[in-house]
Amino acid sequence: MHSLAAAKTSSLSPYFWGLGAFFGTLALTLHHLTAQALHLPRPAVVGEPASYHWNVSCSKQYEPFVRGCHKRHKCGRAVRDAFISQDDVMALREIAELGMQGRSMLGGPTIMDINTGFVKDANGLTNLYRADPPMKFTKKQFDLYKRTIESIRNALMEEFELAKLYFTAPTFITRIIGNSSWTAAEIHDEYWHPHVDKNNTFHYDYSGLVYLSDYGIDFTGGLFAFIDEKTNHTFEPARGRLMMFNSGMENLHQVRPVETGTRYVMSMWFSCDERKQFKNFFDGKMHQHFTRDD
Ligand SMILES: O=C(O)CCC(=O)C(=O)O
Ligand SMILES: [Fe+2]
Repeated sequence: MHSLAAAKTSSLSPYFWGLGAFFGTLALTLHHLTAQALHLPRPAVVGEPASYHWNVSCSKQYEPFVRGCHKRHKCGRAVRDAFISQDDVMALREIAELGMQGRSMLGGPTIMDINTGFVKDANGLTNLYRADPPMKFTKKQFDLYKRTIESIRNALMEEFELAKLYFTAPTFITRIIGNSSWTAAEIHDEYWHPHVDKNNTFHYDYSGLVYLSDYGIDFTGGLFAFIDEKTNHTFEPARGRLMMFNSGMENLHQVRPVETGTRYVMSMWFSCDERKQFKNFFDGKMHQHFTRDD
């Protein structure tokens, strides 16, 4: 009995050792693979409509859970290149420049929301539609802005297989000017901090960013990075590139400091909460209320 057990053990042990070594190597490989940082460069061919999708485990932040919009198991990140045309990129940049004219060019961020009219930089907060004379965007400009938002909403619904999704507020175009001698006067200007969008604004469920400038050409620094447990994944902003992700804790991220040049991004957020739907007004008036609050 004893010897049989010993014989069994000795004949099985090479098998177990082999299995152990196999799974050990597999675990190491998987660890290596998951720990390996992804870096997505600017598209090699401008205008090429490439797309990428990564799955991540959903956080448990999506309460109250909205069926057809929130997901328990399918959270992720996605990128689409050449999502908007180079002409639309230029026209959106023109909107940003018009709204931000006269604002600080010394460095740091300026944010503008053409829906509410607010513009904010280190010098303070003003409203485009309350200025004298009030800022007037053309119908063509408002239509482009609306169309871009609607196409981001549709792309998110397609990418994450959603039955409903509402455009919400606040949303911005952000211009960041890189200047090594600039220092932030207040914490709000320190745009590089790792953050979770939903922790800043609870009704945000999906984030959609359209880049309006090219990393390495229009500016240096300013990479976008997802910060995961084992590693960071970096993405080079590129004109017309759309970045989409769930806004919760599964997607902790940061914008790295812009070193030189000017970086533009249109940042839009979408909610599963119908009460937080922001009507896509864009009529040159100052709107501050969610549709249901009006
Ligand atoms: O500009 C970017 O790449 C990201 C901006 C961002 O994370 C935010 O506005 O919450
Ligand atoms: Fe963010």
